[in-house]
Amino acid sequence: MADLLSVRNLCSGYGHIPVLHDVSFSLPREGVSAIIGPNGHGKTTLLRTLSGLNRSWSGQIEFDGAPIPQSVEARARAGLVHVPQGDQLFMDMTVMENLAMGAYARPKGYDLQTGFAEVFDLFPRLAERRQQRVSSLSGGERRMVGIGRGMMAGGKLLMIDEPSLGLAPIVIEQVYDALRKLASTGAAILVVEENPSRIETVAERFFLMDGGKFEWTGDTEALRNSSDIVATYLGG
Ligand SMILES: Nc1ncnc2c1ncn2[C@@H]1O[C@H](COP(=O)(O)OP(=O)(O)OP(=O)(O)O)[C@@H](O)[C@H]1O
Repeated sequence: MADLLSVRNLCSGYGHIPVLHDVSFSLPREGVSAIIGPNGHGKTTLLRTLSGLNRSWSGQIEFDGAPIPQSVEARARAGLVHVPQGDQLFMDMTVMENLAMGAYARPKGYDLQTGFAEVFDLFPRLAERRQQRVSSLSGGERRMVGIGRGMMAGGKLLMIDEPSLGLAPIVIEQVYDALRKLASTGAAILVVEENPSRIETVAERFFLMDGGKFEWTGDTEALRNSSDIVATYLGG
């Protein structure tokens, strides 16, 4: 089957400063892939360029067998869903209201209850807090709302920027367990994660970004056998 996402020679940056240099990769229609690598080397910029929040300078992106549409909204409607770093939730709104916002690109008549049920199945803790304002949730619960809001879009690829950011190790485990469970239903997920040891047992393919390029790509076994690569780029 054709790849879900195919990126060729993608370049992007800020102002006149280039960040991404000829990034090429592809993703299949299922499973968890991870972009790993040190901070400040372009992982977030890549996700933002894929979702259309940043303009691509050159290169091609194909999604679901067709050239990707231009606007952020059209990309979301095509099924490319971006869960940004830092959650970016509506703090004065409840859990359910935040989740409902994620379904904005769904066709008219979509029954929100179906989406809520999927999210609450994955994150039962959110079901208990469904009427609570997001401002009163813990950091881990907010992260769950952010991922749940992305799920509500019903996309074909869920791109999640650093789901572990700022969370305690035990909460990181809970979030990654949920992503594992979501992937087992056949979802395609692309995660940005600085620390490969956190994602090693969740993802099945890894792209190591350094200096705005992929310096190494491999599966879980290759990653485990590449301690030299990890030490060189990630310091341990
Ligand atoms: N809005 C912006 N304006 C100008 N430069 C930016 C902007 N956002 C990011 N950059 C620069 O682009 C480069 C790549 O940043 P990016 O956030 O993509 O890296 P990253 O690998 O995701 O790191 P982190 O995990 O810390 O976000 C960095 O040099 C950063 O300073």
